[in-house]
Amino acid sequence: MLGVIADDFTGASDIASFLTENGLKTVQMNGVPRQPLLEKVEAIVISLKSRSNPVNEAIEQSLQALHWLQDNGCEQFYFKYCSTFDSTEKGNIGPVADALLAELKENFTVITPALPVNGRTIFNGYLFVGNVLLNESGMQNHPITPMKDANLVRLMDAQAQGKTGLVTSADVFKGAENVKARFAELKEQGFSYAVVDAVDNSQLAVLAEAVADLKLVTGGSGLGAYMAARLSGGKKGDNAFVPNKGKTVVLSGSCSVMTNKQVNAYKEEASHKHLDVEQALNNPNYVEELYQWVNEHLNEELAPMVYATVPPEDLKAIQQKFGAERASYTIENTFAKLAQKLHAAGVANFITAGGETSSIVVQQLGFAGFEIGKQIAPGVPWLKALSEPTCLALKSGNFGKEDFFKFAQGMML
Ligand SMILES: Nc1ncnc2c1ncn2[C@@H]1O[C@H](COP(=O)(O)OP(=O)(O)OP(=O)(O)O)[C@@H](O)[C@H]1O
Ligand SMILES: O=C(O)[C@@H](O)C(=O)CO
Repeated sequence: MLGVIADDFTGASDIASFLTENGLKTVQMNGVPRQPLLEKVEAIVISLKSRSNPVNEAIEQSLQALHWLQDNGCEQFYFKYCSTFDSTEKGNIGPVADALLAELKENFTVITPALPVNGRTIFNGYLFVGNVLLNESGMQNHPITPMKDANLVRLMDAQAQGKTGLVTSADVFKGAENVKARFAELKEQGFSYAVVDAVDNSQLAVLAEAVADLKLVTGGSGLGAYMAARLSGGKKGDNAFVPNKGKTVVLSGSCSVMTNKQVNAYKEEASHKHLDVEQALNNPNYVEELYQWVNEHLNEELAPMVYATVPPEDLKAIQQKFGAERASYTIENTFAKLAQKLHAAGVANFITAGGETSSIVVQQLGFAGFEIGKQIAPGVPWLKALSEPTCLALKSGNFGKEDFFKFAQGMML
C-alpha cells in the first residue's frame, strides 16, 4: 500500500485524484487521524498544512503522518509537495525529506515536482512553468513563498543536510535501468537526492519504474500518477461521483496568475464580494457581514464568490501596509470562520482556491477525510466528506482553466 504525505490540502487532493484515476482505491485523510483506518484501500493520502510552517513543525507533522501510515499498513511512501516547489531556500522540503529518509533508515530519494499535464517540466534541474522558468512565471510574486530561483539542485542544497545531484533528461531517455545506474553512482558519490529531469510524461513513466524499489519517493502528483499506473497494472478508476446541485459558495484566497484570471472571468457572471484586509483586521463584525452577504445570494443561478485574490501590484501594497504574514493570517482566518458559518447554515458545496486557503477551510470544517470524485481539471477532483454529503473542490492556485468556477458547478447533477 502506498502512503502519501502531502504538505497541503489542495496538493493532497491533486495526488489523490491522479492515484484514483490510475486505478488505486484511495482515501484522503485530513491531518493525521487518531483512529486506524477501517476501510480497505490501496493508497492513503494524508493532508497536512505544513508547507509554510517552520522546519521543526513541518518535520514533526510529517513524521507523525509517516508513523500513522506505517501503522496502517503502508510500505512505500511519497512526500508530495507543489509542482511549483513553493519552497524558497529557507523552506522545509529538504529538511522534511532528510527526516523521512532518516526515520525510514534510507539514504537516497528523488526530487521531481514535474507535472507536464499542467505545464510543469524539469530540464537540466531547472523547473519550468509552461515555456518560462519558475522564477519568471508569476511565482516570483507568490505571497508566502516567492520563488526567485528555478534551480532545484540549488534550492535543495540550500535547504537539506543531504547533498543533491542531477539525473538529466538525456539519462532518463535511456530508460529505467540507466536511471537506476545513475542513482547508484550518485549514492556512491555521497548524494542523498537526485533531481530528475522530466520534460514530458514518457519520462515520468520511466522514472516510475526506476523508483519502484525506493522506500521514499518525493515529488509532485505527476510521478505519483505513473507510480499508481504501475501499481494498478494500468487499471483506470471508474466510479467517480459528482456533487448534487445545492447551495454552493466560491471562496478564493489565491493570488496566483491563473486564479486572478479565473476570479476576473467569474466576476463577469456571478455575484462577488472582495474580502478587505483592513476590515478583516479591524472590524469584529466582518465575518458576520460577509456571511449575511453570501446568504443573500445563495439561491442565484451561479454561486456567490468571496475573494481576497488581487494582482501582484495590489498584493505588494497590502503586504507593505499590513505585513505579509499578518495579512495572510487574517485572510485565512476570515475564510475559515466564514466557511464554518456557511456550513452550519447548510451550504452543501464549497469551491475554494489556494492551497493555504483550502487547507484552513477544511481544517475548520473538521472533516476527517474525503472520498475522491471526478476531476474538474487535471489535479482538482470533486471531494465528498467521509461523514456527510458536503462536497468540496480544493483548487490549487495555478490549476484549472479560466472558466473553472463555473465549469465546476456545471458538473453538478
Ligand atoms: N489580498 C491579499 N493580501 C495579502 N495576502 C493575501 C491576499 N489574498 C490572499 N492572500 C494570502 O496569500 C496566500 C495565498 O496562498 P494559497 O496557498 O491560498 O494560494 P496559492 O499559493 O496561490 O495556492 P497553491 O498553494 O495551491 O499554489 C494565503 O495565505 C492568503 O491568505
Ligand atoms: O502540485 C501542485 O501544484 C498542487 O497540487 C499544489 O501543491 C498546490 O498547492
